[in-house]
Amino acid sequence: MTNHVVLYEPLMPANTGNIARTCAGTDTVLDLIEPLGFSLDDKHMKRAGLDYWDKVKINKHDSLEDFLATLQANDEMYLISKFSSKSYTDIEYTDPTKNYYFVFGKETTGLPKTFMREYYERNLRIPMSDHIRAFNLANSVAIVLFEALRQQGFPHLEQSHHYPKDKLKD
Ligand SMILES: C[S@@+](CC[C@H](N)C(=O)[O-])C[C@H]1O[C@@H](n2cnc3c(N)ncnc32)[C@H](O)[C@@H]1O
Repeated sequence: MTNHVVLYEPLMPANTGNIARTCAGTDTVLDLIEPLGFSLDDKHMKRAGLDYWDKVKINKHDSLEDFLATLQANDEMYLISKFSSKSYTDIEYTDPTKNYYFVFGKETTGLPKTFMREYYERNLRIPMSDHIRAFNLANSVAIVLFEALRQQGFPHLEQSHHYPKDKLKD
């Protein structure tokens, strides 16, 4: 089982840098669908991702169609969209034979309407108030990814760590 975060045409380098850091910390693959609004050498993106870049497995795809063509029959794809009325918490992400793909839209216009309609049943909403238009992209990724990881028992992740200078114990 592998979790994938898929970013559709991300525009803001700091968001992708933050998401790359989250992927590095959770053994999650990052799939980037072009065009990107920045270069992978962008200093804001590098800074947001700190020195974790070599810890992230990144797949780049020339287009949404190219990305979809890489999916295998047993892969599970979900589109993360505020337009759905099904919550991301209503799904079980625990089948060990499957890879889970969570597709997020671009910061300005989200996911393409035709794509969302084609996979209507696979759209999932993060509940929110009507005080804002949407959550920040990097926060949306963390919210959904950690629900999947929680259900999966945080596979391969350390539940505790020995720190030489432990602020709880020293
Ligand atoms: C800043 S939002 C884009 C807002 C855009 N106006 C739209 O129509 O979706 C960037 C991405 O974050 C995710 N997102 C933000 N808020 C969300 C919510 N409440 N439910 C599900 N996804 C959300 C979606 O993947 C969205 O495409």
